[in-house]
Amino acid sequence: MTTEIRPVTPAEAAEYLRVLPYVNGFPQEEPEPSAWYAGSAAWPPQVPKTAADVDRYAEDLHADWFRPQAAFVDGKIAGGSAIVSVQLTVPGGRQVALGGVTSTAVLPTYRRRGLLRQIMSAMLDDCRERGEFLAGLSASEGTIYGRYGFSPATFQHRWEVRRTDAAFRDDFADPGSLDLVDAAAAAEVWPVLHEQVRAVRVGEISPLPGKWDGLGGLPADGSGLAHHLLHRDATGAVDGAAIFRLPWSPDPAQAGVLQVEALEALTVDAYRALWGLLLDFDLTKRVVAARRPVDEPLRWMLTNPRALKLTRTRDNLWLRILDVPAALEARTYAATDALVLEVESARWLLDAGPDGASCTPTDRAADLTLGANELGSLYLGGVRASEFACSRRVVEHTLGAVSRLDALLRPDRAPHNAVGF
Ligand SMILES: CC(=O)SCCNC(=O)CCNC(=O)[C@H](O)C(C)(C)COP(=O)(O)OP(=O)(O)OC[C@H]1O[C@@H](n2cnc3c(N)ncnc32)[C@H](O)[C@@H]1OP(=O)(O)O
Repeated sequence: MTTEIRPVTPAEAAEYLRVLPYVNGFPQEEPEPSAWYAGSAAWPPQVPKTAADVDRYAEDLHADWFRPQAAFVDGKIAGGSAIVSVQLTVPGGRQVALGGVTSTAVLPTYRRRGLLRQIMSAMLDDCRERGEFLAGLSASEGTIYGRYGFSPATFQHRWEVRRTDAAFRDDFADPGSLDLVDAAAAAEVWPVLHEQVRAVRVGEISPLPGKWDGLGGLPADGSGLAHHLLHRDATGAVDGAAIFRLPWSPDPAQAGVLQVEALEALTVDAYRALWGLLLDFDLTKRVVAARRPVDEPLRWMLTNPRALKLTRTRDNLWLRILDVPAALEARTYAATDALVLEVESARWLLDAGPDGASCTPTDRAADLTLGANELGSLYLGGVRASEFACSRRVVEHTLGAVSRLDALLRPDRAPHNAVGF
């Protein structure tokens, strides 16, 4: 039996697609929001359904943002995965290249023989060769990707608020205005808004080509039409938007639910105005919002902070640091300090401050020892070094070094990505 790991050619698209239906481990705790995730127009699709899908996939195999690798066993594809080229916003605002691992599957008849290990090794080598010092993914299962150095770096909340509990603390006079628009108008707004949001939101990802195509009028998958709400400032410029649904249900427990698929705002006024309307919507009993940031400001706008009930926390973006100095020099820091970090037996002097950092090899004694996984979780500031120290995963050699690393990495806001890949 021979095994070859190599990129997939466009002529092999149809065969490559045979493995994708087996990406069936993804937890679907959240219904896929039809509009935000662009419904059946979303690309690449989890499972291509039609001959046209196969043709389009074949076309994308020519595109340099889509880099599939497959394991060919005796000449036939037995498993595959792909890297998509996206950008990630890191602390300080730089948007850096991220190799996004997606659509990973090995045919059930070929599992646990090391095919994913070989595919992953080829994909991460490819990232390094292209100068991508970060790789990322969303994990179907928490047990798979730690062994390759990935670790959760951003998290998401699902929450709900009962309408009767949703009183705001302030009397808000909106200096702008709200507008319900059709999907075509929303499809013009979202790409621009998302670019503005991701310029300042650490952890946000650039959209894949075609990301917004599905906003153009697709009804939701049986769970209610997507409604598009915009907020404009006093000059008429759009500074916020939301997508929500009002699914009908024969089950009284599920009736009267307003589902928020997406909500982004550039200003506090826009944020307050959008939630103000959604939380007091006639004929609804409660609002459910998924894929929300873990530091949602809405809680602190309500008279009763308990009214916003968390119903789920999940990890979202997992990061793998492929080049420690390049990654640490790409971001800025919340304090000025110098620490020697030992990461996987290499020692680095991180001399960091609000304007950036240098990270150079050193023979000095380490202040802290940690692994690539821990660094992946710490990198955007979504997990603190002290949490890892308490779990014996970051070892402190110099008293106070854990607190000093936490001070350096402290984020202004929790890292968050509403857009995935
Ligand atoms: C980013 C994404 O695309 S997430 C989607 C991931 N895909 C899926 O969940 C689809 C269903 N699962 C599959 O297709 C396969 O099981 C895969 C792709 C997850 C793994 O492929 P395989 O070729 O079987 O993995 P491989 O044999 O290389 O395993 C490497 C190691 O990971 C372990 N491993 C692989 N899958 C799992 C799992 N689901 N749970 C726990 N451990 C696992 C193996 O035991 C092995 O461990 P070892 O190095 O200690 O021996």
